Amino acid sequence: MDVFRQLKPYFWPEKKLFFGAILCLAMATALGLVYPNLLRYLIDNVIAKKQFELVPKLALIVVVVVSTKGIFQFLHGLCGGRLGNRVAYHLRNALYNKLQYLSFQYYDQARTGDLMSRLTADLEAIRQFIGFGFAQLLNVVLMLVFGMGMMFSINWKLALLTMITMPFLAFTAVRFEGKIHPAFRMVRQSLSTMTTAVQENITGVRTVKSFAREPHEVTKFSARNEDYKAMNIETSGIWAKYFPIMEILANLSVVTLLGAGGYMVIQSTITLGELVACFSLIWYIIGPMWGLGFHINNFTQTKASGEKILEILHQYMHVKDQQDAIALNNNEVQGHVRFDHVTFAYPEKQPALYDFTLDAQPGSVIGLLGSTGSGKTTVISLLMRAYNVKEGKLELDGKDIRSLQLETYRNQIATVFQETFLFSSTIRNNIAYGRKDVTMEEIIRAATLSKAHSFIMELPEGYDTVVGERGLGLSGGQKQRIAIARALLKDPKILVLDDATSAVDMETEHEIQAGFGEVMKGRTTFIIAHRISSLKHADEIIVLDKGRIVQRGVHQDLLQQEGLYRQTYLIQYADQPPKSAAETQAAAAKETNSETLLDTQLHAAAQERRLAH
Ligand SMILES: Nc1ncnc2c1ncn2[C@@H]1O[C@H](COP(=O)(O)OP(=O)(O)OP(=O)(O)O)[C@@H](O)[C@H]1O
Repeated sequence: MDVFRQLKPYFWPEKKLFFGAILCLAMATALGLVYPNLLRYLIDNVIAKKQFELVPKLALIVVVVVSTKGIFQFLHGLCGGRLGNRVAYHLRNALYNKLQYLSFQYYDQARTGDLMSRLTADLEAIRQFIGFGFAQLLNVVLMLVFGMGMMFSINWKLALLTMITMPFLAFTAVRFEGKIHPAFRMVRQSLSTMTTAVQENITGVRTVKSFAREPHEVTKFSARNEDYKAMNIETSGIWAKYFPIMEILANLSVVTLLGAGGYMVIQSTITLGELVACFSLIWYIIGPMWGLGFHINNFTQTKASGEKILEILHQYMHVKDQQDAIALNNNEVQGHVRFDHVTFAYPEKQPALYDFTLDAQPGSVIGLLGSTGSGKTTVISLLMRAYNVKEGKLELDGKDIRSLQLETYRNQIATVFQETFLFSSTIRNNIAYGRKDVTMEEIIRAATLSKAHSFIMELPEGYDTVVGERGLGLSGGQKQRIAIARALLKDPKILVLDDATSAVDMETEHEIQAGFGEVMKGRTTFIIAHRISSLKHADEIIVLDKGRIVQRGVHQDLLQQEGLYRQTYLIQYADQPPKSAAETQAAAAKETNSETLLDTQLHAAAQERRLAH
């Protein structure tokens, strides 16, 4: 019941409907009790006493009772339907809301298929139970109480005899509940594992096909399907074992009633009408007992579903606003970012970043270079406050970012991720995603700067072209350019380019960077890149290796030093393994000579920034 107590905030606001549904069902049940009494009256007072003139009156009473019962059943359906759907609506909103604010740490481990099954199948189970199941369960109790009460009032001895098997029935039902609940939980878990497999397969269909791994996927799915089947068979095994026992026990009480009741009628201890009334009432007791299995099953399933939904709703939010969080004013933010001896480890892992220190002045450009897994993206994740910094400090304009309001803080940052995600909507909406009020001119300007405008105009419907799920139908470079336009349009104080130009050719990268030169003015920019060409104009380049800063400085200085930067440079520009500083200088000279006009412009902009600082 704890699950339902915790779900109370979602159904309690609809308590009028909740009680309305219960009351209407109780009324319909109570009216049902009129039949056995009518039967008794018909046999004992009308047929036995030959008062046939009472038949039309009795018939009229039946019509009135049936109609009133029908009205109450209709009202029960109406209230239950509304109640279930409203509760599901509140819960769906709460779940979606929670999912929006759950931290990156949660999503690092969450499985989409599992989340989807909680949002659909589990929510549906709750909708059904709160709307109808709960009232029906209560109704079972009412039927038992009313039915037994009436039987005892007719003849307590006969009632007592008939009830002999009922404790065994109740015992079996409780045992059944104890077995079926864990079994249902396993079924649900197995279903969500299977759903995850399907969802991952659909998302990764290109990878599957390119590796010709269809048979492997089929086998993988079959194993999960097998598991789901086994769980269901096990559950139905429990059902098959207990249900007949309950049925036999229930029918034994009918036999007892007819045997003992018949004897009593012969002995004239009770009238025939009373026996017929009891025979009719026993179904009032057996009916709910038979249905007990179904109701218990429904109840336990809903409990399991409720647990899964509550698990999301109670999920700890690792990153959230402090009580007195400071709201940032867009016009006052400078963009001064400071990492102060930050050491960070992902849960249950070795640190991904050791003693990271950086002072990025407003408007400066910081380049991050390093081999894969060296911690570059981690720096950006911490900057975005995807994870909380526990060792060391991260400040924006001198304020610890943990003291800032998350929404207003993240509003200062626009990130172009390594993997571009586009929503299945128009290109226009995708570019405008980060902003509420935006004009078409602004969208076109951002797209022009990111070199996306010309290819967008070549599409049949231009900016109104609907891109498929995750941008299907566009090339990697095209998607990246749209993502860059989206970031530029946000007009952020801090711009993060996480390998943002990796999917475009060198020429386009140069062009985009020239655009950046313009938009980077006045913004603190972090560039992660594997290509030296993307970083060389940065005010400070930080070279990371296994989470530690191994080199830092400007391009020219780093070229003079032995180390990872020069090695990377030589591999990229001289197309040969690193040899000596003299050779590096020669290669640098060669590169300088071949610098394009755009490079010269960017170089000048960097110099200007340095002088300004
Ligand atoms: N969400 C995460 N959960 C756990 N560990 C992670 C997570 N993200 C990164 N790591 C680990 O942290 C280390 C640094 O990863 P990070 O993504 O910062 O490297 P990177 O330099 O950006 O690499 P790449 O150039 O390949 O993107 C790696 O060992 C990686 O396995």
